[in-house]
Amino acid sequence: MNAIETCDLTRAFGERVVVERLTLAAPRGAVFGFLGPNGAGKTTTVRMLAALIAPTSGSAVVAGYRLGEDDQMIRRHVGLLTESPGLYDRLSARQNLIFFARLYDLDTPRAGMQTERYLRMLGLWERCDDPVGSFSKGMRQKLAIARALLHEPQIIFLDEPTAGLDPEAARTVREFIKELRAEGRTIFLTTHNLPEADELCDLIAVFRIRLLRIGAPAALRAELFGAGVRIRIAGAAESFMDAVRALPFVHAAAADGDALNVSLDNPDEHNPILVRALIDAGAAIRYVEPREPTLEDVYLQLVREGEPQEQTYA
Ligand SMILES: Nc1ncnc2c1ncn2[C@@H]1O[C@H](COP(=O)(O)OP(=O)(O)OP(=O)(O)O)[C@@H](O)[C@H]1O
Repeated sequence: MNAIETCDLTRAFGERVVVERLTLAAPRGAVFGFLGPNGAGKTTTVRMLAALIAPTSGSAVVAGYRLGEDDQMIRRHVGLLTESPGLYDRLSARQNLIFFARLYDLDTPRAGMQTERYLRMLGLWERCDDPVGSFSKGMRQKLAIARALLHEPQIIFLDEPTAGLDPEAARTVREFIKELRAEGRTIFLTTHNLPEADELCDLIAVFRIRLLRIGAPAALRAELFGAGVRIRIAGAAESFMDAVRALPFVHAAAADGDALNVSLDNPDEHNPILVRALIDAGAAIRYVEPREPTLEDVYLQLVREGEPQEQTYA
């Protein structure tokens, strides 16, 4: 069962298409990573899926409700953390949350209970009566996350939840995201922090106006890079790049200081040939080790491949 399904979802601002024919499915209970460079259309997609702006064309079903037909129900069943959450600086953390809980139609006792629950869960209870204007960026971000959860949504859109947080605050937020998943909720996460996406996400979509690729992090690595080997040599690796690239089984090769990172089909068969070719070319080999590409490698490759031409909506 999918929490979110889209089909050819498209949004243009004037002539400019910023999301084009996006088709994807986010399974219920998964952390779904939505990655893409600045201006890729991620926030626009989130705003469409949270029924805040209408698509230009295409369709989506969110939490079982059809976008454009049941938008009120979608808004009730999703929680949204935006890049700039509006909190009231002069109100305390508790007053802020109670105010927003009432907007979600929670009655007074439940608004109080939910406020306490999330302030405690996010480690803000000690400061619950302090004005939000006195909070650090990390505390404000946690409060904004609490605000998105007060009505217990099954689907939570988190737009860059750890941006600008110190490592400890970012870790608290990541642990919290794992707790939400353990409760069976679906998290739609946009982030520029690729190790974070790798740690948290069950599925990752790489997106730049159009969907470039979708898959589990490990599957994306394998699909794009196949097997890899890292060879450390004495001296600069760059001068041996031609010898490596000339080998027919090499998919990609990059020099990184004294290391050559090489993607190839079959390490058992090809490593000995690669090593011999390097020795013949005069390389002094220090180490040969298996190489696991990072999600950053995968992401950069996909985003470069997906470099857009200027587009307009027809
Ligand atoms: N209301 C709007 N009117 C006109 N253009 C808009 C509007 N909202 C977004 N855009 C444009 O749509 C494009 C995608 O913006 P969006 O904020 O969705 O990207 P993003 O992937 O979230 O970027 P970032 O990672 O920088 O937050 C940008 O070129 C932006 O200028």
